[in-house]
Amino acid sequence: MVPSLTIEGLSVVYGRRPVIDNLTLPPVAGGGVTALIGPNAAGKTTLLRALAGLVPAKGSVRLGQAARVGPTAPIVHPIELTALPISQHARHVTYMPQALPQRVALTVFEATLSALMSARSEVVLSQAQAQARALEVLERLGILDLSRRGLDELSGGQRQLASLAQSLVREPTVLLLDEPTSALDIHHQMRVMQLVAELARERSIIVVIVLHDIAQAARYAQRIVVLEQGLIAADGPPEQAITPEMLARVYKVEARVEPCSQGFLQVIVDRAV
Ligand SMILES: Nc1ncnc2c1ncn2[C@@H]1O[C@H](COP(=O)(O)OP(=O)(O)OP(=O)(O)O)[C@@H](O)[C@H]1O
Repeated sequence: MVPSLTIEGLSVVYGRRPVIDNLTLPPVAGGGVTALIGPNAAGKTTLLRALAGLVPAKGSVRLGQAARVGPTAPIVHPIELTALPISQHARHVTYMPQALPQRVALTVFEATLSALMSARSEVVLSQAQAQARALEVLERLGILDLSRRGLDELSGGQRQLASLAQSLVREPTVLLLDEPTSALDIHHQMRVMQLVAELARERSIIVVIVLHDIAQAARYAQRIVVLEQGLIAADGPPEQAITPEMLARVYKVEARVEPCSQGFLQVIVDRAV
């Protein structure tokens, strides 16, 4: 069985303006990465925040178990996430916001450990097990050398990595990441994306990640959802969703989509139209 997230008729309104408009998405299965892409102000962050229970939304977000991956697989034991109070919601869903975390007086290790302890309130982990788990995440992210540094003395990229460690260590059923590589150099972008994909696979986590880098999305995600003005403009595997037609229609650019020598899709933008 794999966890499965289904969204039906989801709407978010700010004032009188609908930002997410009656959005329905076939089940998102655990074990893979789904990239949410789209132009500025399309509603990507709002959708993640609605899935995290952080903005009022109408409609249904159900988390269940599926016997197999696929849009027609029956979902069993569904929980209606929109009906849960935020404290219970947070047991299933972890959201990493776009903004870098506040500069607080904790070390990177203490902040990671405290994120783990707050997530695992129902699971009994010994102090030694929790510490080992926190160190493992820091090591896999390549920031073990920062573990004793204060969060208030880190660079922007280092703070983003520390924030990622706090999200990843919780091993939620659903992990929502909002532009988690925006402050990172190319090495750390690749490292983070590889680790997120590995953890999704190893622990059957449902990962939904907002990215602006379309080539990065195509490389690491099995499924691409393109959002445009609160509606789904495309949804499918990278080679189906990322096409010159979609890029012209949604992003207003003239672009070519070509596989590189290693087979990953590349987007070559010729001009804005
Ligand atoms: N708290 C808010 N109150 C009112 N309007 C909001 C609020 N947050 C976002 N919006 C509006 O909702 C729309 C979608 O914003 P959102 O941040 O979800 O877009 P996005 O796709 O994540 O954009 P970007 O790629 O620029 O980060 C925008 O028009 C934005 O101005």
